[in-house]
Amino acid sequence: KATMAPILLNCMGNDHNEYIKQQVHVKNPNLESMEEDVLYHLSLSTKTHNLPEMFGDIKFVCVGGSANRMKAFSQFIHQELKLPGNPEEISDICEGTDRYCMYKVGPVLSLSHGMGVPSISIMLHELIKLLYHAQCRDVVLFRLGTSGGVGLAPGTVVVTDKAVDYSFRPQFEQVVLGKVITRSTELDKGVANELLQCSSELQNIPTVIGNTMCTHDFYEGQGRLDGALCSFSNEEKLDYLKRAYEAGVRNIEMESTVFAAMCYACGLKAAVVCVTLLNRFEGDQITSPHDVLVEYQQRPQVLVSHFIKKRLGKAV
Ligand SMILES: O=P(O)(O)O[C@H]1O[C@H](CO)[C@@H](O)[C@H]1O
Ligand SMILES: O=c1cc[nH]c(=O)[nH]1
Repeated sequence: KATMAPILLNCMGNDHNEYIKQQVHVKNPNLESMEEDVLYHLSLSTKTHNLPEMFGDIKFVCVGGSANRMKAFSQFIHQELKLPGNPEEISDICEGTDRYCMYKVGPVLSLSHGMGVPSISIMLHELIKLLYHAQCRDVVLFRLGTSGGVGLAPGTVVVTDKAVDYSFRPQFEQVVLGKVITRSTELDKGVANELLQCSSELQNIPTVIGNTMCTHDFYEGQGRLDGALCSFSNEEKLDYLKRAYEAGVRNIEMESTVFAAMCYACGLKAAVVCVTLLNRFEGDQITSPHDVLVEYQQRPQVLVSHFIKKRLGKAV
């Protein structure tokens, strides 16, 4: 039942505070009185599935835009953690819907979120409720993505310091009942620094910490000259990218601010780890060969897998 409270094994003093801190919080009193919570786009429900039994041991959640990438990541992490069973046989928990895909490999959950803020935000509402209903504790979330680089060599991994909007502000604006609500996009500095440390222990994963700009469009919204519409000059584009660079922006993608804002509001530690596919000062079209792009996309996966293995004491 949605209202079931976790059993407190140790309810004393600081231990209790620590316990509460590590829980997943939902900021919605209405959930308390609901008989059933249907996670419609994940094809799961509190009545039809035993969520604590299915998901209670999750410690790491990795999300990314593409369904194939997140399936490949689940198979990769299965091998990396040396878990029993055939990685080829990992099945999609959300196969009842074609909106998102979800794979569970030991303590790691891998989910796709589609492109853009509305798509990831629907997934995150249901994912965070899932973690809450499952009584998960100590969970870290990662977005493993691709992005356009701002003054970086293609293939560089950017671990986000601040997720910023089109005006380089570290905030996310959501329209609620016709009014704009602004939420903080703070990410976990400790996890970001741990990821940077992990990159120094790996070969061929050039990594920087920098700000990530989140836009609501891939073309005009990211200052591209090659969309079906273009309302500005090359000089105006370069001036915008220069101002972004000066504000600490090192890459541009389309989900980081809402991801950071929702995780922060619900007490979840989170990091955004995106590889750059091109340097936007040098062009707009993504022209690298397919195999090069596939290898670039694997870099955030290799980095986060190393982080997970270290946390689990499985890194060699
Ligand atoms: O590679 P993913 O995770 O989809 O992320 C980036 O790629 C998509 C655009 O091509 C946007 O969703 C952007 O955020
Ligand atoms: O330039 C890019 C590349 C990938 N994803 C984006 O959002 N922008």
